[in-house]
Amino acid sequence: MTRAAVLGAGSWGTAFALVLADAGATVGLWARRRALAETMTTLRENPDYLPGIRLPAAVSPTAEVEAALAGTHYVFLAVPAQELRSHLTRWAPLVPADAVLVSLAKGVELHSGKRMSEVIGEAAGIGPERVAVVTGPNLAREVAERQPAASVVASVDADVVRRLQRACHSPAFRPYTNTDVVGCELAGAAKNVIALAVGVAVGLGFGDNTRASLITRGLAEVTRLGVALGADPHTFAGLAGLGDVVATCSSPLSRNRQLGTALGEGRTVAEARAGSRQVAEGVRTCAAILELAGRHRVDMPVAQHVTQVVRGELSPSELIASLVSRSAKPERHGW
Ligand SMILES: NC(=O)c1ccc[n+]([C@@H]2O[C@H](COP(=O)([O-])OP(=O)(O)OC[C@H]3O[C@@H](n4cnc5c(N)ncnc54)[C@H](O)[C@@H]3O)[C@@H](O)[C@H]2O)c1
Ligand SMILES: O=P(O)(O)OC[C@H](O)CO
Repeated sequence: MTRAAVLGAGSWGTAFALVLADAGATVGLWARRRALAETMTTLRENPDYLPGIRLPAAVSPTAEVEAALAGTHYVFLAVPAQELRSHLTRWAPLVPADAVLVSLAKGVELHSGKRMSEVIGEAAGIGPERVAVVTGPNLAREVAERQPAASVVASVDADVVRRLQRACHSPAFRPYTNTDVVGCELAGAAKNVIALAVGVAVGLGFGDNTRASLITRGLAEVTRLGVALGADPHTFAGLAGLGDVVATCSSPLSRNRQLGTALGEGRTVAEARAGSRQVAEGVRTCAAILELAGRHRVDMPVAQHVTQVVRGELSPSELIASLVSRSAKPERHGW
């Protein structure tokens, strides 16, 4: 019997706990707020993030991270990307010595430019063979409703990734293995930035031509960055890249697309975030990806323009106008 911990009881942490339970694991689901852990234990649902979705008996909510981690084979990290290092540094001494640590977060760490798997390795003091990521077209609500979905499980260690694939393969959730961790993580993080741009277009009233153009050019630039970092370009045409960009940019469920839409409609980031308990990772990851691109001398105009809009340096309408008025180029330049 696989025993797993999911650390972070937001939308995705809770939904992935269901995936693991449906795949036959027992799951300790850690919630940052004790009140939420207690409510989930009595109500058998997460009213703050996934109301109406019943928690299976195999999922045990707790506010005690020790209880969630005890005896686990896998530790799934479902806190926001920019909070991962601080939390995992505290949790590391409590993680079982042979557990595999799996990132469910989609982001690049600000200032360090590190991917989540790199942050995990540093914070937990473990090698890449004990680190994996799950990333793909996985809007939490639809996954929690057991709508069919595919995803990617990635690790440098092929055996680890096959075992992880088995641990999270449920009747409705179909994981594919990939050993290109760099490409999978960059794709998963960058799609949130592309979704902000598409949201801006939606908020400005632009239609599918504009959105499709932003998606395609956004994928082209993150592929350039990925290749510069040693990723397989094909990864960006797969579930972690194209698949997730299509899901995220098409769905009103996407927090990143929602926030971009609010910006396009004239609200500020603060106004768009007000009242929400949820995270739109692209808001902070855009600058992190731009810093990374600068270090590797990769041109990423979508990420650059999104970062300028988030910082209030460029208006949403200027984002579109500026991207369209860039100098003419071959479609495939730089990779
Ligand atoms: N929601 C989805 O559909 C989805 C799907 C796939 C991946 N993800 C990724 O999963 C990760 C977790 O996001 P989510 O969607 O589950 O969360 P969420 O947006 O639903 O809720 C925010 C979560 O972050 C926690 N949080 C807020 N501030 C915190 C802090 N300072 N320290 C620790 N925790 C804090 C909250 O307690 C809550 O658990 C993100 O990187 C996200 O991109 C989300
Ligand atoms: O709501 P978003 O924009 O964080 O996207 C959710 C998932 O990452 C979609 O795969």
